[in-house]
Amino acid sequence: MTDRLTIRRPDDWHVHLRDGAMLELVAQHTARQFARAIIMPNLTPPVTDAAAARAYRDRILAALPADAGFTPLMTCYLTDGADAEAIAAAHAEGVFTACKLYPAHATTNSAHGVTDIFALAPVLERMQAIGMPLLIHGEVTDKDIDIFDREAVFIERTLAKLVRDFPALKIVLEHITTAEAAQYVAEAPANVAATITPQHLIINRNAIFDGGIRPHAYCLPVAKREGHRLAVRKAAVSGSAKFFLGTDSAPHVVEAKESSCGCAGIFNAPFALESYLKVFDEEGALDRFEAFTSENGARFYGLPLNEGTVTLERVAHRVPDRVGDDTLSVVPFHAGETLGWRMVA
Ligand SMILES: NC(=O)N[C@@H](CC(=O)O)C(=O)O
Ligand SMILES: [Zn+2]
Ligand SMILES: [Zn+2]
Repeated sequence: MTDRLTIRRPDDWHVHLRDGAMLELVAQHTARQFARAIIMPNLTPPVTDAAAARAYRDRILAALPADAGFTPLMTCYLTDGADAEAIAAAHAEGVFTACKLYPAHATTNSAHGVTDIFALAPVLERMQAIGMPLLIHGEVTDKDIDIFDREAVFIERTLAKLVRDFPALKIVLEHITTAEAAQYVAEAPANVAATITPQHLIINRNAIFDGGIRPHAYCLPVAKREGHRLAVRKAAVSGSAKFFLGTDSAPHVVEAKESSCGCAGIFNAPFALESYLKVFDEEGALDRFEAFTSENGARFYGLPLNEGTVTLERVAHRVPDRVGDDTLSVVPFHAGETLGWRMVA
């Protein structure tokens, strides 16, 4: 039995670091485990231009020790007014790594999201020409569509057409949750990939209703039935270069989660690698862990692999009930549970 695993330093290709006091609380957890991370732009107001992205990147770096060795990769929140020229210029300067598409009203802070993605054709064409990835929260927002079907319907109605119209555009379908998404991405051309979160590998929708309503198991896209979890797990450990790590760590203060209208989002940053490793271990796929955590994403984005390593050991430890203090407190994924692996260096 393997009890110690050393891998190339990994990257998180989808994380919400928030701002202000929350940023101060959570950034260290991501920076401890990951060399780089794709920073989601859904602040209020969202990060839609280079000046805002530069300022946000500076706030992230200021929230970390000088020797953190962490690189935030910034993203542009697409709106109906997105400008191809400005986005391409910010990409050329190294300010924006990618653009993020939130269908309007699909998820947390997406009120300014895009109402018709095909109206942004000039932006998408430009992104395609310069090799800039489009990151998609892939859910339709039509209230007539059952919430558990919103991802599959998005693939059918929107993603398939995007891939046809922009055949060379790099597209990441973020936080996939369904068998349909896993299959679509696996069969799509090489320029279409997907991120997978720890929670969608570990919980199914029963976790949200386990003996009562469980707000800390609620995120978007919402966890699906067991067959979907198994399909997503299979994709993650398959060894396919199209699937890579993206935690979607999305902290909300405990009061915002435990509410009559609780926010969507799971804060998994403190033990993200341990969560993923539990899955790869259970699936007998330890030999495929490093590609998923530290290679596939970088290669897809066309970025160099990281130098350095991290080491995880097989040691049982209990995940705390809360992270933070009385003024700002977040419930982490796995709160109160015992995990079997721990990052030690
Ligand atoms: N995943 C979530 O449930 N929430 C994210 C937004 C998102 O990634 O959709 C958030 O910002 O809180
Ligand atoms: Zn999302
Ligand atoms: Zn997210």
